[in-house]
Amino acid sequence: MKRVRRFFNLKDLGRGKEKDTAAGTAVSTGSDDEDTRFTLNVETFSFKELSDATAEFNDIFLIGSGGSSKVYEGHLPGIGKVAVKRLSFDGVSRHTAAHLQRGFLREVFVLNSIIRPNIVRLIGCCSEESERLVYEYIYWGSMRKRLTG
Ligand SMILES: Nc1ncnc2c1ncn2[C@@H]1O[C@H](COP(=O)(O)OP(=O)(O)OP(=O)(O)O)[C@@H](O)[C@H]1O
Repeated sequence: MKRVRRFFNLKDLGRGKEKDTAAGTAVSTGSDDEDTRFTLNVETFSFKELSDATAEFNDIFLIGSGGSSKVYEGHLPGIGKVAVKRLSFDGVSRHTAAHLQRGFLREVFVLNSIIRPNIVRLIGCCSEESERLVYEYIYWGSMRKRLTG
């Protein structure tokens, strides 16, 4: 595990074309305008580290799924229990996939900008496939479950 900053561009997200840079992980929120890029300063994990942490994204570690993602419980050496989010665009059109990717990036942008006790912390991203992110593990489950009992 190493801490590096990486460059992401929305149009490359999902195709493995993002690049490491010395300056930082600049994430574009949707256009080629330089001003829309921001630095993502998180840990970087290899695909193997995340795969090992989740027994190759085994369904027994699946803890939830959202509109565009699956979330797995994982265990990372030196960090402990984490939630590994994997985007999945199975069965959706390219247009819908692009829309979901933008929403995902907005989530990353917001979480990267905020550190608050009640907001889940983004710990890291995958150095090889940017659709995989690592979050602190929340023991209380989803807000919906908390609200509906
Ligand atoms: N950090 C986490 N710790 C523990 N469980 C989590 C964590 N993040 C997500 N989950 C579980 O995975 C489920 C799916 O989460 P995800 O963030 O992908 O989708 P969502 O926010 O519920 O929906 P959407 O994708 O539409 O925004 C959650 O409902 C929750 O049960």
